[in-house]
Amino acid sequence: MSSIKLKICGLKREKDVQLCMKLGVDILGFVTEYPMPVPWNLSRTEALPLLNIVQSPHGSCIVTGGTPGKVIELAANLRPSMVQLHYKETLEETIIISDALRKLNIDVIKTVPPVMEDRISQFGTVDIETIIEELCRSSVYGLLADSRVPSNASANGAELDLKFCSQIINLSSKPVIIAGGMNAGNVCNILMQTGADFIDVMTGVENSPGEKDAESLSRLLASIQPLKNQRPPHF
Ligand SMILES: O=C(O)c1ccccc1N[C@@H]1O[C@H](COP(=O)(O)O)[C@@H](O)[C@H]1O
Repeated sequence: MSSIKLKICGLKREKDVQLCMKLGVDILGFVTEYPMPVPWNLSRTEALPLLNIVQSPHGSCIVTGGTPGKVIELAANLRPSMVQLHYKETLEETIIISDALRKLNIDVIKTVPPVMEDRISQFGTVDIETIIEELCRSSVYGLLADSRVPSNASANGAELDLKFCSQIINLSSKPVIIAGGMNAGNVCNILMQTGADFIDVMTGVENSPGEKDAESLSRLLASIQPLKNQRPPHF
């Protein structure tokens, strides 16, 4: 493992979980009981055996959303290393969830909404600086800058907003993960332009939803390898 961290999301098959671990992916992501129909969604019964395969030094993450009660109960049952809140959770709800999950040693990642209306409804402001300040004061582990949002959750080709990512990276004292439309062909450029050191890729390494492609994944890892060696360890 090294200074640039890689999360691969939307895993649904045991063979892809094994492949990710073999190739050295840091965090393995499972969309679980997401509150909207998305092609990567797993029930908790489907997610549990896959989560159980993930072994240290690799971490696991469930991508979910909903009320604090629902998210805390789900995480307490599945015991991933991380929970990625990616629906409509407000700041208050995020704090309740991350405070509770901290006691279970589960880190929370909160998505910073790229859409203004979502920022207002979740944080009561459109101001990114205020949002980052609040999240950095809270017990969340890290922030996610993602172009995939609930309203385009099932779509392909959500393009990353480089300015938005860089802004969050520059303002945050906590780890920032960037996601959206990355693949072996564009990842190096994106890493260099944003200064990111934690990336999250889903559709860019798959043949169809939930079916990862070994060749694309290997090419992605090979593309980031030169940068992994250049960057100083960050966290
Ligand atoms: O995976 C989902 O179903 C999902 C639903 C709603 C919001 C985000 C979702 N996934 C996240 O999307 C990015 C990766 O996107 P890309 O396919 O690489 O462009 C990642 O953060 C997933 O966790």
